Amino acid sequence: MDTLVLPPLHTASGCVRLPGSKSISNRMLLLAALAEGTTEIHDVLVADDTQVMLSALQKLGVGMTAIDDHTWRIKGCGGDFPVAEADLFMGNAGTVIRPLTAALALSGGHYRLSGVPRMHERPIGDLVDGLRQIGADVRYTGEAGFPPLEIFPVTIQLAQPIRLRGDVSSQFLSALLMALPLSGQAAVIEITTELISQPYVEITLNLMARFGVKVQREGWQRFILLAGQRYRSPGVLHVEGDASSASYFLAAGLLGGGPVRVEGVGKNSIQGDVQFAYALESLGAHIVWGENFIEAKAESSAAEKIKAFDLDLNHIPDAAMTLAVCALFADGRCVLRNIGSWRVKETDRITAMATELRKLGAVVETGGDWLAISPAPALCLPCTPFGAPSGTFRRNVAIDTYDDHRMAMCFSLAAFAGVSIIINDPGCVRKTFPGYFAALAEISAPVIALDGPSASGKGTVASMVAAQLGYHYLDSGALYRLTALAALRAGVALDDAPRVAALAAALPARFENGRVFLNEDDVTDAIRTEEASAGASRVAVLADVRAALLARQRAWRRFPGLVADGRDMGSVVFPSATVKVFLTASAEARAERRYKQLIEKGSAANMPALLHDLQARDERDAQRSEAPLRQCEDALQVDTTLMDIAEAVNAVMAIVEEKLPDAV
Ligand SMILES: Nc1ncnc2c1ncn2[C@@H]1O[C@H](COP(=O)(O)OP(=O)(O)O)[C@@H](O)[C@H]1O
Ligand SMILES: Nc1ccn([C@@H]2O[C@H](COP(=O)(O)OP(=O)(O)O)[C@@H](O)[C@H]2O)c(=O)n1
Repeated sequence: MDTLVLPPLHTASGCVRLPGSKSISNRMLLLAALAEGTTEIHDVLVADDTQVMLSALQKLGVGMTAIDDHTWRIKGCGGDFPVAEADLFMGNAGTVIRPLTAALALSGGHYRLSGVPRMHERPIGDLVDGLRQIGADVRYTGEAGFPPLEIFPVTIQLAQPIRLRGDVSSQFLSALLMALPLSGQAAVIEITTELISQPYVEITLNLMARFGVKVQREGWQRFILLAGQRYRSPGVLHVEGDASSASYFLAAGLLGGGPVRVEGVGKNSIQGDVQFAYALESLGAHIVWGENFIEAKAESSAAEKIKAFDLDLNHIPDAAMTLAVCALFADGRCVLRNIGSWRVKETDRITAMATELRKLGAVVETGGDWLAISPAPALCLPCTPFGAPSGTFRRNVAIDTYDDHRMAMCFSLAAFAGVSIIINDPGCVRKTFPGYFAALAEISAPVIALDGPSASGKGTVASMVAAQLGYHYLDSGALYRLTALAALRAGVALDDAPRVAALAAALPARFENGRVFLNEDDVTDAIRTEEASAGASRVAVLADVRAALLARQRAWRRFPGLVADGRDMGSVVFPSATVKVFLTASAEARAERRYKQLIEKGSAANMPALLHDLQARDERDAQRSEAPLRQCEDALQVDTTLMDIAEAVNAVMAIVEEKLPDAV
């Protein structure tokens, strides 16, 4: 089995662009297929659960064109699926099997729906009962009440209200609501129990309205659809970022100090899970709401634990899992109430959560629909961004994930206790967020930033420190050198900001085993010529070029950590770096190093000319307005004038040992 070892995490800050919402993507795809007209949907989530929906619709003969990875053009079939008989595989996607069962039951075809073994343990009986009341012929081919299912053509009769339970999954109601307009008849649904997860039903109603179908709602008990309503394409739609996925990063903003910003959801989101931010506020987070972002940070920088909580979380069952892991950091017993739906999700999440939290040392009590978590006294830690020791929180615990993406994602936050955590089968996040761990690393993986002037030894020291720690190594100067080389080769003037920036943005660069490639061309030596060096410092003054290279540099921040060298690693690219070192040496010592380097390579070298070039480049780097070379206030200086390489490495390692003791 694959495992991922997460390093101890201490701080989190930065910005995450969220993947598209699963709930919205799958609803929009289905409604577009059921509508008249063509719909273009942008920012569709690319993950297992949306792939299940796309494959099913494709198999049903719906006309679909991928414009790019995240954009689909769907030619609606008005509910008449061109393929009237099919076997459809539903994976473990609840947001696919429930609505498709209802839509297909009303569509007049013959279909078989099955999924992975866990899908065959997830109830669907209430929905089938609802459909049978209107004459649908849906049969169980395995155990009664559960998939797999077989659907036969019938005539639908909507004379009586449909009576439906709402206390197992709100998806049954959403599924019926989305399917009923296909009958063209008036319909009434009466909910016979408490309706759980109401915000998800609101998403359904909101999206149906965008496709032209209005539902009248009397409280959460009665839903009325007037006769003759049909879905009509609204044209172009955009999927919001996934609010459930946002919860991990917002929680990281609290546990790791923050601020952490998630982009793609905001104050006008139609997803109920944005309300997670209010829950987090009650734990001590400071939240900022924007039009298209939410930001979280720890309220205070004084050492303190997060506040214990006792919350009814019925409205945010998915994001609530994130709170269960936050409870490890609380100052007392935390209770999560009204979360019975956890029992029938990807796994029995109440049992799974309790089992894994106990492995970390927490005392956990469970009930039918609740969970209480008391961090063991040793677990009651001050928040780690404030320098607290990691106490006796159990380290290197292997967390089982039960093929449940949310188990993997929320337990990654336990690493903020300052201990390493092992995530078993981390690939299960592909269900909704294939890039999750890369995104988490970009805001939280430890960074050692080494800045300084040319030939101070940054590259040599940084790569050796990275090798000792097993960290990744970013030579940011190489990106500026590559940009200059690409411009020189393309005949683009080095001061032509828009064109050089365009080259930087699309740089086909690869770093492999210490070699640097532009496309297939090994340019390791070509970027080190004096022409490329001077060119690099010329393109580096251009703000557009620096902006174009920013995201590319930040993407190097990966687990278990990164050593980055350059001019602005600590000031601009990784301002939250845990270790910041300013490496320097006298101009004469540096010129002499370059001289030796060139002679060793067999190149011609002239000491006075080298010293002059080096000083000119230092001057340009220090005087430019964009990210000038200078020592950050929070950087420690290491002057290597009188040090050899080993001494310089030791000097930096001593700083790392002090600031990042668990890395060494
Ligand atoms: N402390 C040092 N003492 C002597 N030579 C050094 C030292 N640090 C680096 N060098 C040598 O100086 C040259 C330039 O070092 P490099 O790491 O490329 O500097 P930078 O990345 O800061 O430009 C290399 O040949 C390297 O081996
Ligand atoms: N983070 C960085 C790294 C390099 N650079 C620019 O890119 C040039 C080459 O960087 P480098 O680190 O490879 O240069 P050396 O220090 O090896 O001489 C520098 O002179 C800077 O002008 C930058 O502006 N910002």
